[in-house]
Amino acid sequence: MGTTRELLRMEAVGKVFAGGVTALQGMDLRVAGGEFVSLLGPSGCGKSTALRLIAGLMQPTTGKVIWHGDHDTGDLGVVFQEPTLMPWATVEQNVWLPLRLRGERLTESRPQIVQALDMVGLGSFAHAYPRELSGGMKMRVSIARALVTQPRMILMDEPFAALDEITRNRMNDDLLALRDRLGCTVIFVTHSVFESVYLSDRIVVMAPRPGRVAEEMTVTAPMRDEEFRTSAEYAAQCRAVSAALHRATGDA
Ligand SMILES: Nc1ncnc2c1ncn2[C@@H]1O[C@H](COP(=O)(O)OP(=O)(O)OP(=O)(O)O)[C@@H](O)[C@H]1O
Repeated sequence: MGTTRELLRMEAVGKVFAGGVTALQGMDLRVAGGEFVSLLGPSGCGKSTALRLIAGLMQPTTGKVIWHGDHDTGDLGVVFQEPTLMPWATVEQNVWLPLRLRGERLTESRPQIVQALDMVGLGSFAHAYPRELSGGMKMRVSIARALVTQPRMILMDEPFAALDEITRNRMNDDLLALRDRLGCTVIFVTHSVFESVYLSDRIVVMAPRPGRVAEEMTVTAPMRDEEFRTSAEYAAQCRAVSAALHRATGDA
């Protein structure tokens, strides 16, 4: 963690979907290695589209997504809002999926699967089925699946939006601990001002119609813990980000 070398750059990226919706226009973004960057904006401002373009799941209509250094898909882990687990497969088999797609057998993959499950606190649930798990546990499995290839960057699209507040706060803390341990870069999509301020080094506030970057804000926090979550400093930064969001949506 803590490097400042640029890892990824979006340059004047535009995306027009078939049917004519301009989801993004002239989007510029730079992400440095080890950074935790949140994309924050109202529904429909193109956050998920930006994430999918970064993931290489779709191509921009205009502009470029530039990766520095060697880069392949194993360098990226992606977590979506829904855990998207295979219900007929065990936790272990679900986490194995990215390795299986690379042609690796379950027996060979087991040490990596055990490590990924241990990292999300589900070491003893390898043989459970998704239906036996709570919402938070399913999301942990989804995170373990994204981590199993030991990616340099994790892309997360509102992963905790469906969870209750206590579980969500706990998952936020666990995610920060994981990020510290792995030193990976995170790009995190959220609607939540509170979540973005708690988690991020930098918040990219997006404006809608067409989607683009409106403002960027750096978060300062001595530690990310319960003391920070209840501090005047946290509340002040939430207010500033909230005001930026109102400016971006045009209702300041
Ligand atoms: N595959 C698609 N085909 C056509 N239009 C699309 C497609 N995907 C997204 N859009 C449109 O592009 C715009 C941006 O969508 P996107 O999902 O990126 O926004 P978002 O900020 O992530 O929204 P939300 O927070 O609601 O998930 C929206 O108007 C959406 O309807």
